[in-house]
Amino acid sequence: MGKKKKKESQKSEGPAIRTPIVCVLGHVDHGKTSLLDWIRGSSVTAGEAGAITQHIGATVVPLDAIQKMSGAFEKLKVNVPGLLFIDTPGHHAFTTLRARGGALADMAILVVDINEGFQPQTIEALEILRTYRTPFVVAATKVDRIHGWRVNKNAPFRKTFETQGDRVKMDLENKTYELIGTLSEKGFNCERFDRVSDFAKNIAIVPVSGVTGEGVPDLLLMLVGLAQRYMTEALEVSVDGPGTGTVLEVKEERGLGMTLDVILYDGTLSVGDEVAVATTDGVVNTKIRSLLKPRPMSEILVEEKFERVKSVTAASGIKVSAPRLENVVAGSPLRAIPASEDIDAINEEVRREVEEIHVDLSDEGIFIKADTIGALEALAKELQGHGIKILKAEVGPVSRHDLIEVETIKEPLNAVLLAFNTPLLPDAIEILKQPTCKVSVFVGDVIYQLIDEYTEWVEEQKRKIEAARFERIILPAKVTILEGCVFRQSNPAVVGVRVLGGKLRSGVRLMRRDSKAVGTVKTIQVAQENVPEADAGAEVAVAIEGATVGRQINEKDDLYAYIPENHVKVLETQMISTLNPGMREVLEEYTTIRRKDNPFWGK
Ligand SMILES: Nc1nc2c(ncn2[C@@H]2O[C@H](COP(=O)(O)OP(=O)(O)OP(=O)(O)O)[C@@H](O)[C@H]2O)c(=O)[nH]1
Repeated sequence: MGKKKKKESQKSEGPAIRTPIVCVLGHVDHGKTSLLDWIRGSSVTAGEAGAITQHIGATVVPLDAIQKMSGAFEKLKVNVPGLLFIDTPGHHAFTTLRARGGALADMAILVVDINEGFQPQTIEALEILRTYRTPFVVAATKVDRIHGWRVNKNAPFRKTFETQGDRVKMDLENKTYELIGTLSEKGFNCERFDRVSDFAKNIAIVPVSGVTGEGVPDLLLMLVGLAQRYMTEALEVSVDGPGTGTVLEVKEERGLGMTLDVILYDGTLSVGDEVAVATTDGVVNTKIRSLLKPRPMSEILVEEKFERVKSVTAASGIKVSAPRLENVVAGSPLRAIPASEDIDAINEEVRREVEEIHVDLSDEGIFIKADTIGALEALAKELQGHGIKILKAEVGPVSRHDLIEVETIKEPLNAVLLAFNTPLLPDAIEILKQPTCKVSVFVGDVIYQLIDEYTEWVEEQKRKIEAARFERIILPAKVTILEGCVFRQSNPAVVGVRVLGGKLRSGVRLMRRDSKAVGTVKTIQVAQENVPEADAGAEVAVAIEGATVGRQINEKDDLYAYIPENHVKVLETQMISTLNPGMREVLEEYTTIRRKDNPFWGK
């Protein structure tokens, strides 16, 4: 924007300020849609003076309407023309809609149900706002659900608060403090909006209801104030500069063919303009055939859904009809190309904006995919916050090729693909069905759930790996050969033993008190049935390969399971808490014997 001429505002001194773009974020069901609907609906009823204008994919609430609703700031010098609300709430819309590599929305409303407080998606939204450094106001919704609340439809907060009983007031205070507490833990200083003295230091919390409209005028006022005080520079606009926008949606319209719903955030876009926009096959240049706006409500009987306009100025939502829009990607920039500018340079700029993914990759880690760059970056950011490393990050659906690539990852806990808001192609599903497939894929459309699922899986895998490793460790065991229970002298020797402590397993070697190994337990039998193991107290018959009674072993001899040095290390350092007291005792006896000559044995 630097070089462009700034148009002087007609209303007040200083450069023209474009309408700030606002997005609504928050946890599911906390009231994002209701709040947006109320803002749209109530400003319609706010009167002829400044009725809202319906845009494509957005709604503009002009300053007049906000003023009328709140009855405030007549004294204030405000040159923000109004607020443009993106009609689709949620942080997916927020991250998808980008402008120059950042967020398209200039400001946000973080919605949180005052009765439920912060939930995982509220925190996720907060992290996204932090990442993009987006100024925001907290709307603490559903105040009318506070027990005993007296409804004052559409009233500013102060007015309705005064009419509430003491208990309700107290309840609201407590709930607001809880929000302030949580936000402070996350590093944000907040305060109820009417107590904020310095908006540069505190984020305003506005108690509202999306059903009764209480507090909504204050919320709008806070947004205007935020834009006016801290964003005016970013909002300065050259209305006669080339139009720059972001593609919200790619839609087929009857009689028009493929069209783009675009939020224009800078300059002017006119019919006949040459534009650059990104498709799945690279950047395309095309000429605008028509620009369309929704028809005003009053003209609902006119057959055509849209009104044609010659040009539009930022910020606004507009439908663009032009040839060759089939493969345009949602979230792509749309740039008008003035005759004086280098078309290749602009194309390159658009290409770079679409392809430049700001994700820190590691030499090892997992593979992530998402439907848009913004979504991918948001996921990556959250993963990094959890200390999860990323090997590769890409936009698009999950293909067979992706899975084959993941299969080459050697570390089993990294042979993973997280697919956020993006589908698996049929050939990828085929690969996953194969029993030999070693890849784990997690699919989801809520970041925290996706990460939770993955981390739970990792924990489970670690437990399994650990358990399998422990399974191979030879456990302590001590037996005594019972008197009169020699059933066979040798090849193998078969004797009756009592397990004095620990757990005797077949396959282990046995050792005498003098450290001499004396053969291997081939089988363990109870009542002539083979058993894999015998616990302390059991009396069993064992076949010992490699020992002869009367030579290496004798009646009343005590024998120990022979545990190699590296197994002792694992037992003493990692498995000790899993051993019962009897086992620990036997292990101690065993190591005392082995450490007689070398105190550092097994350490
Ligand atoms: N009493 C009361 N109910 C509300 C308020 N805001 C929303 N609700 C109700 O809460 C439910 C969810 O509201 P929505 O506006 O759909 O919430 P949302 O955040 O848009 O939900 P998703 O789009 O599913 O994420 C609906 O039944 C609303 O009627 C409010 O301020 N007061």
